Amino acid sequence: MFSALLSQFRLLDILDIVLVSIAIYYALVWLRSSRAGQLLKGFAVLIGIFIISKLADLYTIEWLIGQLTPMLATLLIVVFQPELRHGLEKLGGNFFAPAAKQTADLNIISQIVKAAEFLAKRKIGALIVIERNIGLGEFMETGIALQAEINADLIVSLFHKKALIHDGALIIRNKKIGAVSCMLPLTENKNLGSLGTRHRAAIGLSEVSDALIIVVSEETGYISIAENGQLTRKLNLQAVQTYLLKVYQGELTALQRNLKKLFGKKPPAK
Ligand SMILES: Nc1ncnc2c1ncn2[C@@H]1O[C@H](COP(=O)(O)OP(=O)(O)OP(=O)(O)O)[C@@H](O)[C@H]1O
Repeated sequence: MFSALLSQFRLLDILDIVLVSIAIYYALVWLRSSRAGQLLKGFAVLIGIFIISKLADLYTIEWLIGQLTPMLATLLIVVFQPELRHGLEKLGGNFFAPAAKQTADLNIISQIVKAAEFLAKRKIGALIVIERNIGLGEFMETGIALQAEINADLIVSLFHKKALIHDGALIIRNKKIGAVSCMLPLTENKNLGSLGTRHRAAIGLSEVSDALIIVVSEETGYISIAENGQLTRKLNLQAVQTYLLKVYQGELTALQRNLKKLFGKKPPAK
């Protein structure tokens, strides 16, 4: 029987299996990083009720769920519109972007690290976002546009408590400070303990984009980095530099980043 099966096996079947596996892999990554996991539990309950009502001949419940199903499909598209959009953007980015192969710019990296060191030592809260393949235009529009060279002193000044524009995030685009005072989306993750809004905004943006976000805590002076929905806390300057090298050299491929997200650790509570 096995040899009969083998004789019918075509090369195209391998492609078929590979494509389905990739689709399942991305669906799992998406489920883990979005609100879909929670919603799926709700659906599982509904399907459970539907099966029970069918088995027990509870016609009214069965009829009601049957009527609601088309509405739920529309509702799903509306509720997950941001995720679907970002998912498609990611797909386009992964296939068509030049794999984030940016030339390593050691000066930019050293300016950002220098700024993070200064801010952390003096406990000046900061959110520094580095845009990658997914455009952050909608978040930049919430702040003040700039076209400034990346310079440690400038970054520190922009986050200085006396600066009127110190609130919100600074976004780096194309090796320039593109905007400051930007509002980022807060994560809806309920398992973050007492983590404040600055850190939640960093995680939130990393869930809907491929940006790297550096957070300096005003309370503790700790430096953290959010990437792919994960927050890594209490980083030393060497670690920050390593993350930045990865961004500017495009060292991690999209697949590696997603694998890290799928099997990576949950962010620790504050
Ligand atoms: N959605 C957001 N987008 C960008 N920045 C935000 C957002 N929400 C809050 N912030 C920034 O975070 C600051 C408040 O930080 P908060 O103390 O609530 O968070 P935290 O994570 O505990 O940070 P810290 O450890 O620095 O105190 C705000 O003043 C603002 O600058």
